[in-house]
Amino acid sequence: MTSYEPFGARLRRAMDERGPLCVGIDPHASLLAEWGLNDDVAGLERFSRTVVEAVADRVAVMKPQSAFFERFGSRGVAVLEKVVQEARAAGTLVVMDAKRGDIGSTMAGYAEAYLHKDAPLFSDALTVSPYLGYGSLSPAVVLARESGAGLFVLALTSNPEGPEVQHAVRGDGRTVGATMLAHLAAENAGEEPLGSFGAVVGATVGDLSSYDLAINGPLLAPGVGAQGATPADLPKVFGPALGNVVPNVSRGVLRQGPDVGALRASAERFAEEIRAAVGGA
Ligand SMILES: O=C(O)c1cc(=O)[nH]c(=O)n1[C@@H]1O[C@H](COP(=O)(O)O)[C@@H](O)[C@H]1O
Repeated sequence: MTSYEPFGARLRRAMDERGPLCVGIDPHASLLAEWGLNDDVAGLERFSRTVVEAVADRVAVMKPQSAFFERFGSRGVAVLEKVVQEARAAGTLVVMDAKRGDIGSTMAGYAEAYLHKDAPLFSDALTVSPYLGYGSLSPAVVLARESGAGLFVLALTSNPEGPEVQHAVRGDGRTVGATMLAHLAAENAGEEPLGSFGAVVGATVGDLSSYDLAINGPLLAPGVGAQGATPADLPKVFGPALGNVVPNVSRGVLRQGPDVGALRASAERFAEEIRAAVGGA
C-alpha cells in the first residue's frame, strides 16, 4: 500500500511557510448579488474560481462550504470538484466543510466520498460531526490515515446554539465538548510534528480555560470577521494552544470581491493581524 505524508505534517509545514490563515469559500446568494453575479451555476463558478485565483497560492488552507454548492444540485457539485482540484493544484490545503456524521456503516460511504485518494472530491481534510457518538466516525479516521488526510471534529462550535449540547455535563463530570477533545488527543498521541485529527473550536466561544485544548492536533477556529471575533481575540481564547490554531475567515474576506487584488489585500490584512496576534506561539 502506498503511504502518504500525513495531513498534520503537511499542515504544520504550510502554516510555517504561509501562516495559519484559512480562507473560506462560501458562495452565499447574498455575496453573489454583491459581486454582481447571478444566483446560478455560472455565478457560483465565477465566484469560487475568483477566490481560488486570489489566494490559493498564498494561504495555508482554504475551506469550501459544500452547502452553497450542493444547493445547485449535481452541477454545483461539479463546480465544487473543480474548485477543490484547482485550489490544491495552486498549493493550498483544502478542508471540505461538509460536516458529515452518520452511523458507522454510512459514515464509511461519506469517508469514501471525500477521503479516498481517487474520489472526485478528495480533500486534504473534512469537517465531521461526532454527535452520533465519536466512535461512529471511525471509518473516516481509518480512511484518513490511509490517505494522508485529516478530520476536523466539531467540538465547541461558534454558533450560540452549540452549548446546549457541547457544554452538557456527562455522568463522569466531563462536558460533551471536553470528551470530544479527549478522543482527539488520544487519536493524535505520539504524532509529530502535529496529529491529523483536529477540532473545530469557534473563535467566538469566549473563555476556554476549563478546556484542555492540548490535543496535539490543529484547532480550526471559525468566527473571525463576520461573526464578530477578531485576530486580537485569539490569544485570550486559545491560550497555550495558540500555535495550533487555524483561524477561518469567510465573509470577512469575500465581501471585498469581486476584485482579485482587493480579495488578496483583505486576506493579507487578516494574515498580518493573525501573525501579530499569534506572535511567537
Ligand atoms: O466547521 C466550520 O467551519 C464551522 C464551525 C463552526 O463552529 N462555525 C462556523 O462558522 N463554521 C463555518 O465557518 C464558516 C464561517 O463563515 P464566516 O462567518 O462568513 O466567516 C462557515 O462556512 C461556517 O459553516
